[in-house]
Amino acid sequence: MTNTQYDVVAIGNAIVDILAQADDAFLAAEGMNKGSMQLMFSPEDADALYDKMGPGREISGGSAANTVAGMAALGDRCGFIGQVADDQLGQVFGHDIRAQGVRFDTAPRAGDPTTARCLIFVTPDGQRTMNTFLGASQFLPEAALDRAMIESAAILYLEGYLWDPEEPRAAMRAAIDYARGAGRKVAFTLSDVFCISRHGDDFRRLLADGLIDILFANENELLALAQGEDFEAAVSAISAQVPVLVVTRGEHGAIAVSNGERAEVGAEPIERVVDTTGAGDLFAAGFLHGQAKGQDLSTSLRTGALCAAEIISHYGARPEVDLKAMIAQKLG
Ligand SMILES: OC[C@H]1O[C@H](O)[C@H](O)[C@@H]1O
Repeated sequence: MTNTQYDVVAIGNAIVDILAQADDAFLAAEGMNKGSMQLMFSPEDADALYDKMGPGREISGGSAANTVAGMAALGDRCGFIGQVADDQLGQVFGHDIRAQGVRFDTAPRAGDPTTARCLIFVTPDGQRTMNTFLGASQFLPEAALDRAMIESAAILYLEGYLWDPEEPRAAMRAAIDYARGAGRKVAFTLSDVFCISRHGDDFRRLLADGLIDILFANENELLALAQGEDFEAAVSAISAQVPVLVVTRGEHGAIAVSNGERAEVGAEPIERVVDTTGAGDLFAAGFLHGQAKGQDLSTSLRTGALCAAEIISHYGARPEVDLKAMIAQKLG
């Protein structure tokens, strides 16, 4: 196997988030399922919902993009592949991810639709409820893959959200072949229960075919994938099919299981949960950073917990502190 030029290359939705405060009554009136992500299928729907938002904060997002931005902030070598449009939000997304130190070369797509945006309503308890207009991101073609970059990354990281639209799904399947052909690892995040309701059979097949090396899930996603209701039974069933399983459990911390070894970490205490957007993404950043550095499961989990704690202490899913210095100070 040749040397790597990247620790992680991710493929994901290229999204700019717009975050605003809202209360539970607003979510109920709009028929939103608190804590979930739902898709908006037309720009008109996105505009109509935006009109109802309070004052917003625009911050680049996208699940896998947040993860590589976090890893770059930890000092890792990262690349990102995702589709923006040739418009202002696309420029903002590209600027932010490159400014964080992530290589991002995917050419913008001309014409409609616009760059993806996610309208995020944050309730006083810090919970985030997301409404995504996927725009250009759902048209990521296989031709946009930088094969050499994928083959030279230790880990290819994929987000379940992007399994929904057809073109990126085909691109991700090709990327898995490139990565595995080069002897690299593939990491996958299940993203949301709705992704499993729509594509659970695909995800189970990827595991059965031995194509995933590191799987990230939260508790509900794990249960949906295992098609069961018992957490421990689901952990046993899924961990038997993947070399590394990571399950985040919100305020109850997280577990990782690898080759029969199990490690657990508690959630890092913080003064106030401001906004949970990106908590799982930054947990994945910390965990993958640990794995990239050859650290054990417990240290990788702890790094994930610390990064997640930082991200939920402010609005938005991109780090606001020097994560590398923070981890060095906390873990030595
Ligand atoms: O995981 C959080 C991310 O999911 C959505 O894709 C938003 O862009 C947000 O940044």
